[in-house]
Amino acid sequence: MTIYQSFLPAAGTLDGVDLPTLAAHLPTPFYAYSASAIRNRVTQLQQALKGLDARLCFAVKANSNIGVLNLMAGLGVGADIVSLGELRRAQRAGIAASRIVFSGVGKTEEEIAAALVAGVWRFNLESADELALLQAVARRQGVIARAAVRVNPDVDARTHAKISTGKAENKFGVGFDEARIWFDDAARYPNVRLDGLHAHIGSQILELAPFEEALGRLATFWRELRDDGHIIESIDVGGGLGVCYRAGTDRPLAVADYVAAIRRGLEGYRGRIVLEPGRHLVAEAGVLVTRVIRVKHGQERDFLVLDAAMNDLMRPALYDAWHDMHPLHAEPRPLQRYDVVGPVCETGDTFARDRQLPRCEAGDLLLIAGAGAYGASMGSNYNSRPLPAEVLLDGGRYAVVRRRQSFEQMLAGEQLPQAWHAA
Ligand SMILES: Cc1ncc(COP(=O)(O)O)c(C=O)c1O
Ligand SMILES: N[C@@H](CCCC[NH3+])C(=O)O
Repeated sequence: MTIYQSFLPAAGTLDGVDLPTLAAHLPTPFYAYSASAIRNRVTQLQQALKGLDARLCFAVKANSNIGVLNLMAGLGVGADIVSLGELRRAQRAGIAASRIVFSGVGKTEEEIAAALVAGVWRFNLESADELALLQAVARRQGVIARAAVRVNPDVDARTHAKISTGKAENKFGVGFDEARIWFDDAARYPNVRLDGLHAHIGSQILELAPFEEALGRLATFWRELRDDGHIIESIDVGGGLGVCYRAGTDRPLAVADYVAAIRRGLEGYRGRIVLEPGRHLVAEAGVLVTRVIRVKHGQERDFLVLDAAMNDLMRPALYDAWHDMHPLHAEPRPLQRYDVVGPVCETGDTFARDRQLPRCEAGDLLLIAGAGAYGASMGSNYNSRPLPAEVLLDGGRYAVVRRRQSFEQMLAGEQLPQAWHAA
C-alpha cells in the first residue's frame, strides 16, 4: 500500500497558482513550493504519530528556504541542522533553538560554542573527539549540554551509495561498542548529559526492512543500557523516507506503515522519539520552472537546451537521479525524444537522456518535478550563474521568498588583489 499523493500541477497550476502566469512575472528558472502540499505532509505525519511523545525536526539541508522553514515553525516542527549557517536560517525563520538538534561529523569548536550560546536542544555526537570537545566547550561556558550518541547500526539502506549513511564503512556515527563505552564513562563528561540515541541510515529509502533492522538494533541497545541503569530520554530515528520521482515506478512507503514500524521497533520505550524527515516533507511539493532556450539538433541526438542547469538542480548530474518533467504548453503536441540539458559546460549537465516529451520549441516552459528537496539547497554559482528565485505558493497566492541573485550579489565579497600582505 502506498500513500503517494501527487502534487504535480494539473493543467499547469500548483497550489492554485497558474505557473505560466507566474513565469510572466519572474525570470526563469525559478523554484516554486506548494505550502499546502508541505502542510499536508507534515500534518499527515503528525497524525500518524499521535499518542507518542514525538518531535519532528525537519532536516534543513533538504530545503533551507526561510519561507519553507517559517512554514515548518508554524506547524510546530523543529529543525535538524548540520552547520551554523543552518542554525541562523532556522532561527531567522522562527524555529526556536529549543527545538533544534545539531548533527554532522565535522562540528567545529566555533560551531559547538555558538550552538551552545544559542541554546540548541541537543547535539547528535558522531565521534569521541566531538564528545570531548563538547565537554570542554560546555565546561568553559558553565553549562550542561544535552547530547545523543549517533550510532552506526551497519544496515544497508538499499539506496544510492552516495546517500547511504548507516553502513559500518560510512563516516557517520560510531559502533555500538564504542557508544557503550561513552555511557559507561559518562562521569568523565560532567558537562554533557548523554541521554539520547540517534541513528540515520540513509536517504530516499523505499523499503521498510532497512528501517526495521536499524530500529531493532537501536532498541536492543536501548534495552541493554536501560538494564544497566542508564536513562535514555530521547531516541532519534533520523529521516530517510523516500519519495516518488518517477510516477508509476517509484513506490514510496506509506507513512502509516513507517510509523507502525517505529511503534513496533521501540515498543516499551516511553521517552521522546525524534524524527528528522527532510525529503518526504518537501520534495514533491516543489518544482523547478525553466524555459527552453533552444532545440539543438545534434549530430546524433536532439537536445532540449534549458535555462536551468546542474548548478540549479544537481541531483541528475550527481546521482543520475530521475525527475519527471512536464512541458507547460496547453495544446497537445506529438511526442519526441530529447536529451534534456542545461547551458553549463559539462556533459554531465544533463537532466535526462532520451526522454520522451511533447514536442518543445524555444521559449516553451518546462516544469521539473520533485525539486522541493535537495534542489535549491544544493545550488551553486558554477559557471558564474546567479542563484534562481524561490517562491512559496499558497492557495492561489504567491510570495517571492528569495529573488534571483543579482550579479552584484554574486560578486559581493570579492575584490581584485590590491592589498597584498607579507606572509
Ligand atoms: C542526520 C540526518 N538526518 C536527517 C536527514 C534527512 O534525510 P531525508 O531527507 O532522507 O529524510 C539526513 C540526510 O540524509 C541526515 O543526514
Ligand atoms: N542530496 C541527496 C540527499 C542527501 C541526504 C543528506 N544526508 C539527494 O539529493 O538525494
